[in-house]
Amino acid sequence: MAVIELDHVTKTYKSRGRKTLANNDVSLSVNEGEVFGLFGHNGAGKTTIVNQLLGLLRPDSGSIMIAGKDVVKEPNLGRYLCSVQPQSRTPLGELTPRAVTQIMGKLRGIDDAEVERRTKELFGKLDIEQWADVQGNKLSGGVLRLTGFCMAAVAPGRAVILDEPTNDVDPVRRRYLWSAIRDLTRDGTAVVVVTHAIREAESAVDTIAILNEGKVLVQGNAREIKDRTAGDQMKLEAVAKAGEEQFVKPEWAESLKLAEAELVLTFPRDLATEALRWAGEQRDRGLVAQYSLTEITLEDMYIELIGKAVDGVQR
Ligand SMILES: Nc1ncnc2c1ncn2[C@@H]1O[C@H](COP(=O)(O)OP(=O)(O)OP(=O)(O)O)[C@@H](O)[C@H]1O
Repeated sequence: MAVIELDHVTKTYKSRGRKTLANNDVSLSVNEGEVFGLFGHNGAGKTTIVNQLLGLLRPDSGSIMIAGKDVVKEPNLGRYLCSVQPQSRTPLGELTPRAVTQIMGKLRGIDDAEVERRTKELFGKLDIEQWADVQGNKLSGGVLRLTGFCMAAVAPGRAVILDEPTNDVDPVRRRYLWSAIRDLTRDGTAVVVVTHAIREAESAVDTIAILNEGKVLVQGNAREIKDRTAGDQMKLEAVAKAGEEQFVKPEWAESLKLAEAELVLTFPRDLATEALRWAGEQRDRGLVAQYSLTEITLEDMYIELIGKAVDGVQR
């Protein structure tokens, strides 16, 4: 069942006589128990969607329903039905992570014992207990960001919206964070993650939408979109030790690109043996250093789709 439904939402900003079409006929749907990745370039319109979900902005046209409630008609319901981690770091001043997380839990209406239990659970899961009682103005950016997540997760609404939750967070705690994000879905909460970290989001999201210039370029199950776009392709990545003139695209390859010493060839999956043999030969000739054969990633697919969209506009 859909928790979030945007139907033909259009939003234009007007400032100093200039109009910016931030969301152009956007329709999106996020189901119960789903982690939904919202991707797009800077200025694609992601935060504008978030602010409309929270009732902080009103669309020019279109409807926004959360858990069956019309948040365009009743904007305050957006903040009640969704808990949010904003893009900006949470400024705590002299308050501690434990204090702000507990305040947020109580504001969202859960009882003291449950607030305490959830706070302990989240801090343990993210391994930030050692900073739980340190004043916010003495904390690192990563811990502040994780505290922002705990504030959104302590008493989740029907949907939790996380705007760039992994920024500033170290690689180990990023893993803990993605696991905590998945935990949120267990009782049916829908989670929307706005992020540029597509590579690491790949294993954590169920469905995605890619925004380009305010429009939805593609939307649906992440795996299916990847299979549709990448087909049965794989890629060979290698560190090039020679210039472009030394590399000629082999006939088994569909593409060969060299940029900043990174050599990437794509090829059909059933030609992996040829690709490996070729890579070994290049290494023996001293033209490449280490190499690896990998699946096409969601990030590769994102770059390809955005590239096609830009080409389409330029043509
Ligand atoms: N208050 C505003 N007034 C005028 N234009 C705005 C305002 N807020 C955003 N915009 C413009 O609307 C467009 C969409 O902005 P938005 O912040 O939604 O993008 P985004 O996808 O969240 O970007 P980022 O990834 O950089 O955070 C951009 O062109 C931006 O410059």
